[in-house]
Amino acid sequence: MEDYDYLFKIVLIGNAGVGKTCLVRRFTQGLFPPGQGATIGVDFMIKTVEIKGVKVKFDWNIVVIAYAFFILFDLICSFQWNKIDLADKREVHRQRAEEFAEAQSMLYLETSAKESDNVEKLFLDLACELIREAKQNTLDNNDSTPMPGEGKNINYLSCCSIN
Ligand SMILES: Nc1nc2c(ncn2[C@@H]2O[C@H](COP(=O)(O)OP(=O)(O)OP(=O)(O)O)[C@@H](O)[C@H]2O)c(=O)[nH]1
Repeated sequence: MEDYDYLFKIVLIGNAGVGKTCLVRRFTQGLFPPGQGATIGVDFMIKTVEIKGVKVKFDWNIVVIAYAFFILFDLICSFQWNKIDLADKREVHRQRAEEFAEAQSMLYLETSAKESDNVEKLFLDLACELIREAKQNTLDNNDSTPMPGEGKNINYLSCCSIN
């Protein structure tokens, strides 16, 4: 029997090389892997965290292409995904990204897997939001107890700021 209160399955999608694997490795392992190889198809990672006494297990699927709950792009990448690895070459302006996220009813946060900026915040905020939604779902469905992690999907638009 696994020891957690909620199991949340997180899907990250984004073009090859935007930093999906590094972001999750930073959170799960606390490191920024040098020479991170390209993901072939789908990668899986897990981590359990405790938030105010509630144990949350994250189960990530990292998908190189296609459908999504969580979209990652990098700031030096334009929306056409042209990567230039210099901070002063930033092409995606925060305001534009925020407006896009808001129009899609998504949360937005800029992170750096390399510097560990906002990585914990990203996933812990996400966990809090998912717990809130799961609890709300329980209240809305008094006579049917939801499965752990069952509830509304949370969409998150994130990008790694390059340092
Ligand atoms: N400077 C900087 N580089 C980063 C950051 N995150 C990832 N990178 C680099 O970007 C490259 C791609 O990172 P990955 O995490 O493998 O990207 P991915 O999106 O998982 O790529 P695929 O597996 O091909 O889909 C690597 O060379 C990383 O070192 C970051 O926050 N800052």
